[in-house]
Amino acid sequence: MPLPPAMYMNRLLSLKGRLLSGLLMTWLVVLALLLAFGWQSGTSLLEASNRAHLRYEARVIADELTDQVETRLKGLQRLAGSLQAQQRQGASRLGDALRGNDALLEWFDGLLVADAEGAIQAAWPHRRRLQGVEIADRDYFRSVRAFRRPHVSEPIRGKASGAPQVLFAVPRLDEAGRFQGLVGGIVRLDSGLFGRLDRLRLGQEGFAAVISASGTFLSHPDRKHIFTDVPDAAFNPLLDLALDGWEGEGQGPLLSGGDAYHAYRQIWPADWVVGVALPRDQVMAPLQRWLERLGGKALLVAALMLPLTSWLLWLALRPLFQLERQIAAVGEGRRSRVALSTRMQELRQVADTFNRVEVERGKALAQLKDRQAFLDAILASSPVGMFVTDTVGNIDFMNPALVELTGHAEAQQRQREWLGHIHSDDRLSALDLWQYSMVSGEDFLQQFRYYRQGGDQLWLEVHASRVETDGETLGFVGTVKDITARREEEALRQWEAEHDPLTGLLNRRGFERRLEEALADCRKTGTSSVLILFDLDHFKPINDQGGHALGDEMLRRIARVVAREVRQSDHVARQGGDEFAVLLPSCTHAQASRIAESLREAVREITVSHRGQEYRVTLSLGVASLEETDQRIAEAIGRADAASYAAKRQGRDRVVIHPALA
Ligand SMILES: Nc1nc2c(ncn2[C@@H]2O[C@H](COP(=O)(O)OP(=O)(O)OP(=O)(O)O)[C@@H](O)[C@H]2O)c(=O)[nH]1
Repeated sequence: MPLPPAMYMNRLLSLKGRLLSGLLMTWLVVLALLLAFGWQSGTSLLEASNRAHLRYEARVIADELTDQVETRLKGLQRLAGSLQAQQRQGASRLGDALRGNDALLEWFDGLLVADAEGAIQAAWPHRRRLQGVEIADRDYFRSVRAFRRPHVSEPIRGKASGAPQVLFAVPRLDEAGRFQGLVGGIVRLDSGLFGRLDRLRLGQEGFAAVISASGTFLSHPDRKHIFTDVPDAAFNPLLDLALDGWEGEGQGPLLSGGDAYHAYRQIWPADWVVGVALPRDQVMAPLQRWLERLGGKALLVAALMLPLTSWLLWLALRPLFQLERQIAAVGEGRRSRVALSTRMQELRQVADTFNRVEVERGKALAQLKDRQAFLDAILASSPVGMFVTDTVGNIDFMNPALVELTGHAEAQQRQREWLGHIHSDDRLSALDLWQYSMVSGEDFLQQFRYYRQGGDQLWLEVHASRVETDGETLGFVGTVKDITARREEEALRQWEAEHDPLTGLLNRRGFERRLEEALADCRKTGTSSVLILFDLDHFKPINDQGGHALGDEMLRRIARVVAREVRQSDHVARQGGDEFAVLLPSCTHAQASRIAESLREAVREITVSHRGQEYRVTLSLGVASLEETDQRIAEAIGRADAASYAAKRQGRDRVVIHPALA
């Protein structure tokens, strides 16, 4: 089954993989260097040997052509000497003399004799075509006449035949050394002189060419170049040098394209240059083939070596793998130490160091375990609830006291779980402070209501601090106190401070605080609130005749009835003795009158009895509103009090509205 790419990558990056890749890379680099070195050396060798070969070939060809040119010129000189005797006997005798030298036609394609003015006097074998043709305008004629030395012409087109040719010319001189004309031998460029060169082959594509000093091809294996000029000097500087008389070897381009090694030699008697060329591709081809074969074999060897190298590496690394397995076993607790049987000094040192570190680690772990046992005991026996959270606020640990307190058996809770147990009114502020503490690192100290398992509500005080080591936050530890009793006691004290213990209604202090609030609201928003003050009529006889307890009972009943008659949001108070007060926030005057009246009627229905005697009381009620202009509540109380007093004066059991309200 094929391995997934990640596994291949893991294998490649393993120690064995890296070593194997390294060896392979080294082998490839060595191979590349060997091939490069082989190419370099082979190129130098081939270049040197081929240059030597070309030098030799060029010299042989040049020597042979020089020999042939000299032989031909000598032949013509001999003919010129023999023609001197027949000169006086006329052109017909000259023609005969030429005909008598047929042997020269082995070397020349034609012979001619010209007089001192450049008129052809006799020719053979093209007697008729050349007879009388003027050659005085030809360079070779001028040169022979001027220097009176043998001369080989530049390539020319024959005046009679029109064929490309060169003319070998020697002067005809009389006894006094005066110029009498010349004897010329015509050599056609497509004739035998260069025939051997056409057939010459150096390797598969090497060849030789002959060029005149003026740069015209006399011989070239590609016939279309014959009688054409060589390219300009920039094309092949070596050839340009050779045309100026230089001899030597070098590298240059070919007319057919590509690069080649060239060798040049001079044929001095004819002022010609022999060039021998060998294309570089042809020279390098064997080396290239050899290197390709060598490279292929080396790669094959590398491929075959791969499994062997892999196996050898496995053998070499086996102790390391053994060490790795043993370390894993120590880590998993399956063995206590590593024990290697290897002669590798370094690995033995690693194993020894590991064993030493492992012993120290064991000691440290034992110490930690002891300390942990102490800590666990402290946490377990602590009556204070304790917890540990991670850095994001999830509880990792709760001690038994906290589990007992909250009733949540699971000692680990995610943040949203423990937040969910907090009273909804307190949850948001607790969360805000908790998040602030986590960000800022400041202690978390908060009291909130908390629902323990089963639904009972507790008041908890939680104090948590951040735990850090080396600047890194590990989490939070905290303590939890049950402050339910304290909070209830405080609440009771708060209630008692503002309530009348006999009736459970607000007392004067509690009532006045609410009255202050209502006045502030009135002054701020203009909301009208109404104050009712009333006093019991003829209460004293109940006390006097029925006793204080009966009076208390009457007060309690009145309190219940009054509280029932008003809205939940209204405030009812016993101001002291038999005086009561009602605050009706956001109440109209008409509503207030109706309420006062209903109170009067309800209370008069209350009866208490003692020894068969029924007792009732009535109310004298005074109604006044809170005014925006009131600076203090005493002003409103004064108005209501005055109205109540007026009700009392007017005969009791009635409601009097303060004039300001009426
Ligand atoms: N049982 C009882 N009586 C109280 C309490 N506080 C005050 N009293 C009595 O309430 C009575 C109030 O006196 P008054 O207002 O003069 O008596 P009254 O008979 O209602 O007189 P008028 O208001 O003029 O009708 C007194 O007898 C007080 O002793 C209390 O807490 N319990």
